[in-house]
Amino acid sequence: MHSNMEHIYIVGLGAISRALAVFLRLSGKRVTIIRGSLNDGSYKSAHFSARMPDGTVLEAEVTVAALNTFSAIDGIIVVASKSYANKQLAIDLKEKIGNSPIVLLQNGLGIEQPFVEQNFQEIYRAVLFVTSQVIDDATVQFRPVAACPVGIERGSMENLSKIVSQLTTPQFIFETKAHLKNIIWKKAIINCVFNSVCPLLEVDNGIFSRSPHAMQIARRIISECLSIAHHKEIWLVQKDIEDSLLEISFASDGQLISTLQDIRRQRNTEIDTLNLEIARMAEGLGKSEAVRETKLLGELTKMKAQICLSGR
Ligand SMILES: NC(=O)C1=CN([C@@H]2O[C@H](COP(=O)(O)OP(=O)(O)OC[C@H]3O[C@@H](n4cnc5c(N)ncnc54)[C@H](OP(=O)(O)O)[C@@H]3O)[C@@H](O)[C@H]2O)C=CC1
Ligand SMILES: CC(C)(CO)C(=O)C(=O)O
Repeated sequence: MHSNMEHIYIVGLGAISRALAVFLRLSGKRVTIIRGSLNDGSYKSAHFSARMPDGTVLEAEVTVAALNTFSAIDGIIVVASKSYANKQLAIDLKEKIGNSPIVLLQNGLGIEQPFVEQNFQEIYRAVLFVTSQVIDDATVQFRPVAACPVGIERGSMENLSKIVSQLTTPQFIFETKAHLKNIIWKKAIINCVFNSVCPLLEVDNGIFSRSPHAMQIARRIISECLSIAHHKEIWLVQKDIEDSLLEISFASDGQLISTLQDIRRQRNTEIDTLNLEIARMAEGLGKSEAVRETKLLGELTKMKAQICLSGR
């Protein structure tokens, strides 16, 4: 066992990290949030609240610190910052964390690659079936959908089990998963639908459970992405993905997808690791035509984000 799996460091002060930190603190765990994009020497205690689906509000004090306040970090490193920052993050963390295991919570395909390239010794990936939305600096609105599987990119089953038990709370449940690849793809395909259609329509996640027309569009995207998954020998079934998408849509009715939150806050989005990554894969296979709609939705989403960022 790693020397200090008792301390959990969560990278990125966002919707997911605030909720996770509150739940872990309330379970008596030692937690520190490390700022993802700020490296200003700050080290303070902050009060966060998570609004639950039944209206209850869970609150906790959490230490929030910049990475440059640590000379070394020893614990479980949970990455909940944006995936487009992983290249730089992998470089920055490499010199600080020694043999500490890293757990990636991010959506998308290939997001672990920067950590593999930097030769991190233990890399685990989680697939999140929860939604969290920032309401204000201190508050997030949290909705669990299902247990979140965690698997091994590099590491051991023994440590995976320990990590899962350390991260699991009654509100945010993780579970070990021996083979994660199919679920990563399944969630990425679901995200190709949510993270493009919802921002383009400026609508909440519940749209697919309310509108048969939106669900029709979802089916077309799922079918396109599945054809590429099959070329990669990922054997998923259309109906299973549709059912999961609908389950998430019901459970997160009223909740905004992260990409729409990003666009509204004039931030970069993760669409590059979703629709546009599948489009790149299709191109590599000589199958660009197979994902025309997925790619177009991805391009429009990217353009919308750029227009909001630049103001034109
Ligand atoms: N929100 C949700 O419901 C879900 C989110 N996810 C995934 O979880 C991950 C986190 O999502 P979420 O919490 O919503 O995201 P947020 O945008 O709320 O927070 C992400 C954090 O990433 C950090 N960050 C942003 N840009 C950079 C950068 N250029 N360099 C370093 N750090 C940066 C920021 O932290 P700081 O302010 O400390 O710099 C930011 O607050 C994403 O990959 C998302 O896809 C998955 C399922 C559901
Ligand atoms: C699809 C969804 C809503 C599920 O967790 C998600 O991944 C997100 O909000 O980014």
